[in-house]
Amino acid sequence: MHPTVEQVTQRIIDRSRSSRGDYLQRMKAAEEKGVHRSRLSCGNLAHGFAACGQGDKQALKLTNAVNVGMVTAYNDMLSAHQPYEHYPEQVREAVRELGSVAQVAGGVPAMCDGVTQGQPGMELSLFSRDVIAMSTAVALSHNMFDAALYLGVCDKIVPGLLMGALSFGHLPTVFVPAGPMPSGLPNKEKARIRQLYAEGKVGRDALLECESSSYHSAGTCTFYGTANTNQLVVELMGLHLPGSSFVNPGTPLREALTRESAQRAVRNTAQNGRFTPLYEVVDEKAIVNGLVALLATGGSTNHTMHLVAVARAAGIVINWDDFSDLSAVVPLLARIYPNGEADINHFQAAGGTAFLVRELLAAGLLHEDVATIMGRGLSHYTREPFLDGKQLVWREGPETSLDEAVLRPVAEPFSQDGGLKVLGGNLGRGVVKISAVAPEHRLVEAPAIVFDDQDQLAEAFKRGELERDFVAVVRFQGPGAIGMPELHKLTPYLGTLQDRGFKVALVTDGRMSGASGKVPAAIHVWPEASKGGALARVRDGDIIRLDAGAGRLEVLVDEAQFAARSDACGDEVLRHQAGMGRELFAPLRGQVNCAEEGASIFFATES
Ligand SMILES: O=C(O)C(=O)C[C@H](O)[C@H](O)COP(=O)(O)O
Ligand code: SF4
Repeated sequence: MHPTVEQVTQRIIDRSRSSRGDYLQRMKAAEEKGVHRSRLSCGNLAHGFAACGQGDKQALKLTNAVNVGMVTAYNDMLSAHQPYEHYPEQVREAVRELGSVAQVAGGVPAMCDGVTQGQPGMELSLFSRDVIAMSTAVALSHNMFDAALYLGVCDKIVPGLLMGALSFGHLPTVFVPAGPMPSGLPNKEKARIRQLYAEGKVGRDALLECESSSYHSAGTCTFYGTANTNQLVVELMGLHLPGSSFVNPGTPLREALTRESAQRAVRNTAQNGRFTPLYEVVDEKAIVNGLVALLATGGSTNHTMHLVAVARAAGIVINWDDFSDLSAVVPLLARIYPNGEADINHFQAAGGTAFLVRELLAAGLLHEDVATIMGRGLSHYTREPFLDGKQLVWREGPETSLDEAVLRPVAEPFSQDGGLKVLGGNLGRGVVKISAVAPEHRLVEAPAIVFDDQDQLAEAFKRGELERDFVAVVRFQGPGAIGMPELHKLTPYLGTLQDRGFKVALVTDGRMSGASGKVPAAIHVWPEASKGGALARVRDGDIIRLDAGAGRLEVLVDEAQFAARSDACGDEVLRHQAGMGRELFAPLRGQVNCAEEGASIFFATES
C-alpha cells in the first residue's frame, strides 16, 4: 500500500474509534438472526403484505423467503432517474426466481440540479440530501425486509440514500445504477454556445437547441458532475455490481445487470448463508477507496461534503486534510468534461472502472482487503460485465487504456496529483478543484468585487462593468444563510471574461456544480458570511489572492484594520428564505453544520 494511503486510513480509524464503535454496536443490535418481519405482529404483517399477490403473500408468511425492500428515487424530472419507472417489476420478477419477494419500501424525493440551476429551487438542493436520508428511514422502518436495494443516481440522491441506508446498515444492500444517456452535443460545444448567449451573440432559440441536443434522452447527463461521480465512488466502495455504473439504459446488458443486482441482494442474506450487511462494506477502508476514486478522476467538489456526511453516517470522521493529503499522492487518471473534452461514455469505452481499479490497486492506492457485495476483495472490480448470449458474465477489463486522451495508467497520469486543494488563510477554509483549471489561471491576485447575490454579478456583466481583472466574492450563500446553492450559472459569464484575457476568480461560501470547471473557484468557504465569517468583512477593491497551487486564500488588508471592520448585514438573504417552499426549510438552515463537516443537519458541529 502507498504509505500516505496507509497513514490517512490509520488516522481516520484512530479518529473514528469511539464513534465507529458506537455505530457498530447499534448495527449489531439491529441484526436479526431470523427474518425481520418475524418481529411484527400479525396485524402489522397483514398490512405489510395485504396488497401482494397470493404467491408473494404465501412466501412472506414463511420465514425462509427473503423480502427485498426497494427504495426508489424514480421521477420524470431527472433524465437519470426516469429509467427507474419500471425497475420494480424487473426486480420482483428476478427475486421470485429465487423464491423471494421484493416490495417498494418507499420513494424518496429527487431534485434535478440541472432543472433548478440558477433558480430558487437550487436553495433546497443540498438540504434535499438529508431529507432523502430521512425518507429512506421512513421507507425501511416498516421493518419487513431482509435486504435493501437503492435506486438512485444523481447529485444529492445517492449520498442521501447511502446516509439513510447506513442507519439500516444491518441489511445486505445493493445500489442499482441506471446508466448514462448516449452522447449528444459535446459538453465543450454546449459551454461555447452558452458563452455566446451570455455575450448576447446568439438567441434563446439557438441556446435551447444546443441544450436539448446535449440533454436529449433518458439516462444520466454525460458530463463528469456529481451524478457520475456518485456512480464511480459507490462502485469503488463495492456497492454496485462491477462495471455496472456506466452501461446505457434500455440495453439488454443494463436489464441483465438490474436483475443480477436484485438477485445479489437476495444471495447476500443470512438465509442464503452469505450475510453481507452494509456496515461491513462501508468501513474506513471503503471510505478511503471512495476518496481515492474521487481524486483519481477529478470528481465533483460536492463530495468534499457528501463523503464527509456519508462517513459520519457510518460512524467515521473524515475532514478536508484527509482529502488534501490523499490528493497530493493520487494521480489524475481520467479527463472527462469539465476536466477534458470526453464524456462518461468515452470513459467507459476507454476501459472504465475496471481499468481504473486495476491501475490504482497495482499502485497500492486502493485497499484491496475490503468487503464488497461480490464478496471480499476489491479485485472483483477489475472485471467488466458482458452478455454471452443471454448469460451475464464478467471478464477481466482491458490491461491498457483504449483511449489515452481519456484514461491513463498510473505510470503516465494527466497530473501527478488529484487536483483538489484545500485552501487556508485569513478568509477561512475552502476547497478548489484545479483539475479543470489551466495552470496559468491557478494564481489570481486582483481587486475584489463583492456580491451578496449571484444575480448581481450577472447584471454587472450585462452592464459591461466586469471587463477587468477581479475576484468575484459572492457571499451569504452558505448553508445557514440560503441553503448553499450551486452558483454554476456564473460559469458562462466568468468563462467569457477569462477567455477575453482577464484574470478572474470566484470566492464563495456557496457551491459550484460538479460540472463547473475552467474558472478558479474557492468554494465552500467557512465560517460562512452569515455566521461571522471573514467574507462578510470584504469590501470592493480589497486585494484578494487565490493561490490554488499553494492552497492559500487571503485578503491583503492590514490585519487590525480588517478585524475592526463591521460585518456586512447580508439583508439580501431575507428574500431567499421564503417562496418555492424555502420557508419550510428554515429549521434546516438553523441546524446545519459547516461545509467541512458535511453541511448536514444530522451531526453536531465540532468546529
Ligand atoms: O454535477 C453537479 O453537481 C451538478 O449539479 C450538475 C448539474 O446537474 C448542472 O446544473 C447541470 O449542468 P448544466 O446543464 O451545465 O447546468
Ligand atoms: S446529472 Fe444533474 S442535470 Fe442530469 S439528470 Fe442528474 S441531476 Fe439532473
